[in-house]
Amino acid sequence: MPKHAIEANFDGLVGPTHNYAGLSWGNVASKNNVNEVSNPKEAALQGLAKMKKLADRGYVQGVLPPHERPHIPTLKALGYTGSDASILASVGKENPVILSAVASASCMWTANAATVSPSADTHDHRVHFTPANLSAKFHRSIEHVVTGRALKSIFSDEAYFAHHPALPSVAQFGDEGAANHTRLCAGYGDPGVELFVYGGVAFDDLAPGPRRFPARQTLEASQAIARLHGLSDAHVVFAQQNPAAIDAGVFHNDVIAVGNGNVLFYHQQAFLEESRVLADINARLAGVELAPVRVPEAEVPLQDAVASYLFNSQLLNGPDGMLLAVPGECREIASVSEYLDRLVASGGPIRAVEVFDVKQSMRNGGGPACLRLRVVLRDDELQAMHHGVLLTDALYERLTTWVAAHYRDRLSQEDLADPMLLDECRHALDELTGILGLGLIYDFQH
Ligand SMILES: N=C(N)NCCC[C@H](NC(=O)CCC(=O)O)C(=O)O
Repeated sequence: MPKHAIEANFDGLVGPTHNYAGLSWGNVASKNNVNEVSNPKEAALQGLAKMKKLADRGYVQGVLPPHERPHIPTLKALGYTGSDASILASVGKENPVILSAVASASCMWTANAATVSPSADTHDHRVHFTPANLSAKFHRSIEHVVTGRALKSIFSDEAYFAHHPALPSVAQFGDEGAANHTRLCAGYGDPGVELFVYGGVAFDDLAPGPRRFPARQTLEASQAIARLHGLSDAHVVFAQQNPAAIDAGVFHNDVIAVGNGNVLFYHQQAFLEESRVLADINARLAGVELAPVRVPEAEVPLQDAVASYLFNSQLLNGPDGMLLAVPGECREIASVSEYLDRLVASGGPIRAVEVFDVKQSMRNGGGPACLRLRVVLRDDELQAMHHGVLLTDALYERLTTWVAAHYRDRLSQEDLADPMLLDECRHALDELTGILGLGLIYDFQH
């Protein structure tokens, strides 16, 4: 008899160094907004407002903390020496791109924090976590250590939760976490089908792949995660992303598809072998039929999907059918806005659309779905996790006050070398670990 379970969403709290450095080749928004002046305070408040709205609707909403940035230990590992201030001055002068990379607040996109398999799917009936190595981008490859510490601190009871280290940090095992992983199921507590979507095959020179932009996730990485999490072959599907979509700016699968329950909402161009993928999911799905919601190119051209981030939406169970939580940009692009109106009127599984303003994050290519990590939890697992990170009215008030006290409202690339910014960041994070009750997770606290 399957136990009752819910889906909790853990959003990344945007860090005090949120900036536009153009670090992600293949991510169109990141490149288009390079050198813009960012507003970290507004970014963090936009993220918190999204979390609050969803928590108010009854969804279990958690918070994952930002990381220490600029990350001085990485700069030391790259040969910079001296005081923190002199390290920042040298790298800012000699290698501003490296400074931007170690200052990025990119851990806010927690869809890339880890891959999570619910206990109903795993061999030992524990929830399994593997932080993503994010080896495709230097600025993101330094995230997994602190991500792993935060996840271990929140989900610490080994009777319920299993933590694996990130995969080897090389391109062949490039792993982008939940952004390339979707779970289809009848109820959350039932065994589901875990759909792993990869961009390329590392050890097969003849396999198809994108030509213009990099494929960040490999089949080999996806297979390794499935093995580590003890998923049975009968409940796993591997699917290749359409290389043409990657070349059009779909750097993660969650920019072109999102699933929830038995619904897979996706663009016609998402998968290389669309009908095989659907058939494989259907063959493995127990107790329910897959309900594909396929968006044709004729209704929403791929480039509009990428520009609006239509598919980077949160698809959530509602009291009355599913809710699609979309970024504001979806209402600014006519083809997408009109499509959404037709979708809701169609009588299909998606019954409502709600718009969220996450513009600060969107300018770096991060929509509502990038900002959250989904963790399916049975009632006893929810009880067993650390509750200090779950958003209540009081925590929301506490965090908005904390942001107001510590964050700047403008940040340029030049500001990243300012030693005061590092101090502000450490000070803020030290207080935050206290607010969230996380213990000492940062290098500067050790
Ligand atoms: N689709 C999901 N799940 N996540 C979006 C991640 C956006 C992130 N952008 C950046 O890292 C840009 C940072 C900069 O350019 O300053 C990335 O490309 O990895």
